[in-house]
Amino acid sequence: MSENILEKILRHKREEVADSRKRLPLEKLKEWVAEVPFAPVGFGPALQHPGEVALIAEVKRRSPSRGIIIKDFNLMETIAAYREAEADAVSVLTEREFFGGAAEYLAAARLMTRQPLLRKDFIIDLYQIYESRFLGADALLLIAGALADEELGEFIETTRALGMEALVETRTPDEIERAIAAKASIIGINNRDLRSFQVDLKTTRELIGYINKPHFTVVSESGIKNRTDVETLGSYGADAILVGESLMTSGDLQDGVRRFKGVGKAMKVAVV
Ligand SMILES: O=P(O)(O)OC[C@@H](O)[C@@H](O)c1c[nH]c2ccccc12
Repeated sequence: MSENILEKILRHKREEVADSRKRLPLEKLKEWVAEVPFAPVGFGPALQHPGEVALIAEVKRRSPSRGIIIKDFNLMETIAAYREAEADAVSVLTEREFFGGAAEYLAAARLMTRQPLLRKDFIIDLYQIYESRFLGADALLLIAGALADEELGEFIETTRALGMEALVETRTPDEIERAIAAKASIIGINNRDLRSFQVDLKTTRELIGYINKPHFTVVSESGIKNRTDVETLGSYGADAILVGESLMTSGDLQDGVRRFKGVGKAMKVAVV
């Protein structure tokens, strides 16, 4: 069988990290991280609004499924707009080869805003966790399907030890179980299948049932087009949504953010 896109990205990532380790050894990076004079801000708390779906606005230039998303991309303008329109958190894609991102985008975002920042990349090595902290991230994405059980647990632990939080992305009931076993507290449900690029918001409806809601924060990711979609996801009980493409192509970024904010979510039902 031919290699799927996720496998291809992960293979590229391994080469990239091996390169970074040569340029700046982990021990050195750890020393640098220890000198960072400020603590991360709370990403998890920013996603928990009583009765309202929180918005994570994503900085996304390109994707394997859509190609170029925005032609006249302006990083600083994008971050400034997300800040002015008060997105609850900002996700910055730092993957270069497939998503047109850059590590510098995250560092720039850190200079521009105090909103919680999520590093969106393909994390397959502890090295990248230290790197994320050094770039100013408050949280990072861990894709359950890209990590072995022990890695997932170890990566979540290291992320927390550095004061950050992990958003653990899942696609199946099995991955949710693994995320919970690895002590994740923020669980992402990706509506897009990274292998086929198919998007279906019902993925959130189906998978949220496997999560004992009061103990976790649930983020519905990908393919969210409009306010009606947010209402739908809110009714399923999602605490937050992660939106990239629809915001980047909205024409007016601030207006776009406002369109996705302030939607009600279903009450949590405590399972005794
Ligand atoms: O642009 P969209 O459809 O709104 O999706 C945003 C985000 O969910 C998507 O970029 C994403 C979800 N998981 C990922 C993992 C890696 C890279 C990107 C992603």
